[in-house]
Amino acid sequence: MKIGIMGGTFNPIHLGHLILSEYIREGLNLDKIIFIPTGQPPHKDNSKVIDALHRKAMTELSIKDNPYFFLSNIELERKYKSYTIDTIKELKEQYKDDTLIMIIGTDSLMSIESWKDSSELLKQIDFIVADRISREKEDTIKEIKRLNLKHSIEIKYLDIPLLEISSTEIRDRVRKNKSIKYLVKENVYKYILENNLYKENLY
Ligand SMILES: Nc1ncnc2c1ncn2[C@@H]1O[C@H](COP(=O)(O)OP(=O)(O)OP(=O)(O)O)[C@@H](O)[C@H]1O
Ligand SMILES: O=C(O)c1ccc[n+]([C@@H]2O[C@H](COP(=O)([O-])O)[C@@H](O)[C@H]2O)c1
Repeated sequence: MKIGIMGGTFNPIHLGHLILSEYIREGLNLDKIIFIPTGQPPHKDNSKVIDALHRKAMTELSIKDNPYFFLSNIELERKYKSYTIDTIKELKEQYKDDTLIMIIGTDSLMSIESWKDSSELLKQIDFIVADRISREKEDTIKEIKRLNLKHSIEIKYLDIPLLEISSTEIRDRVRKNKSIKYLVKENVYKYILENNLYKENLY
């Protein structure tokens, strides 16, 4: 099987994540995609990220109507920071006979060399990159070429329709009492309102 791995803080998960994942699933003919909410995001101030239980619940609500989408608790259950290299090593043990492909946006690509054991990680698993409007396409292609050459790897790139939604924008809009309808799935929209998420300036 070909399995996509979609990791993220998902604070909250939004349509950008879902559309990106669905295009990549189709474009690469993946058998499934495993969504992995980070427990303790390595590069974000953990005290500023909403409780993992809420992020997990919103991820579940977002993917439940897609038979190709699954959720893994692998990082949520870990007591230390969610380093991707640890996750990939565990998953490769679990899915010995399958091909794993890590899905990332361009912002993640640009910082990937600062990730834990990045040289090893880049060799351990294939990567597919999706663009974000905030980045110039040429910069993305240039960075992919540089990383490919430096690490003797082949990072894939998929040109997908750009949907510049970010979790940051969603949290800002909630705090300003602006609408987030259509930026997240309807059930997540309700979940955020019902649980009064992101009202405080903490997240
Ligand atoms: N609209 C989008 N288009 C393409 N990739 C995206 C988009 N939003 C997020 N991603 C990618 O999804 C992964 C997880 O993203 P994350 O959960 O940090 O969301 P985010 O919207 O970037 O959050 P924040 O605004 O809080 O930083 C990252 O690799 C990121 O690059
Ligand atoms: O392993 C690392 O050092 C590392 C550093 C930063 C981010 N990541 C992973 O990259 C994915 C997207 O991260 P983020 O912070 O944009 O939500 C998510 O799966 C993180 O665990 C991983």
